[in-house]
Amino acid sequence: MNYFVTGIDTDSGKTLASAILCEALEADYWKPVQAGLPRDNQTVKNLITNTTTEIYPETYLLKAPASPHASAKKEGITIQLNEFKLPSSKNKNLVIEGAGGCLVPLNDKDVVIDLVKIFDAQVVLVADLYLGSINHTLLTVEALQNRNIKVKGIIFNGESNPESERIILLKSGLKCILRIDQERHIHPGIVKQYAKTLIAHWND
Ligand SMILES: Nc1ncnc2c1ncn2[C@@H]1O[C@H](COP(=O)(O)OP(=O)(O)OP(=O)(O)O)[C@@H](O)[C@H]1O
Ligand SMILES: C[C@H](N)[C@H](N)CCCCCC(=O)O
Ligand SMILES: [Mg+2]
Repeated sequence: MNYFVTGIDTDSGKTLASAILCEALEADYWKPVQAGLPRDNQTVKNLITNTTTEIYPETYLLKAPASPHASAKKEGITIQLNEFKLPSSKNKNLVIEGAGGCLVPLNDKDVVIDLVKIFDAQVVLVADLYLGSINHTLLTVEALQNRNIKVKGIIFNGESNPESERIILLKSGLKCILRIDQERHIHPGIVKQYAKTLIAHWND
């Protein structure tokens, strides 16, 4: 299965969630479009400890930490959907991380979640719990549902906010597949611990 990790915004915790998913499922990892440093695939590599996960190179590795369409434009290139070739993964599962939120432009026409259909993936949505995140999460869910994209579930990230979580799950009809606390330091031990929790309920 291919899982596409999107978030309600940039910096929502997609890379951390992707590392946890890779560790839990012994899945391979791919970030098709990277805009700016550090490279998320390097972060994932540093956070996982299983020896099965393979990490594939980006299709577009862009310098500017900006929207991919803008970052590409700066380098005089246009991101083309037909350039994306799904890695031929030996593993059963592949985790694909988007860039920013789901309607972030790749070019003047296509947006990040257009990749979900091409890769025949299920979405894992990462929602961090800042004030304003209820609206951002429900807008994201609406955008996914309008495109008939299957969502495996939501990963809540950051300091717990039970009322926000309750209303998001009620209104979206989605389930929470993991809660990640606000951690003081992100390291492989933390990732392993969340991976165990995630896998214990993966097929619920
Ligand atoms: N639960 C958490 N506890 C502590 N730090 C966190 C937590 N979640 C994310 N972070 C930190 O916040 C920053 C942003 O997280 P992350 O890189 O996973 O976001 P992202 O959604 O992948 O961003 P991008 O759109 O750039 O890919 C990172 O430095 C990460 O280590
Ligand atoms: C640079 C950043 N870390 C991500 N790679 C790209 C975020 C794009 C956000 C675009 C936007 O929604 O305004
Ligand atoms: Mg990331």
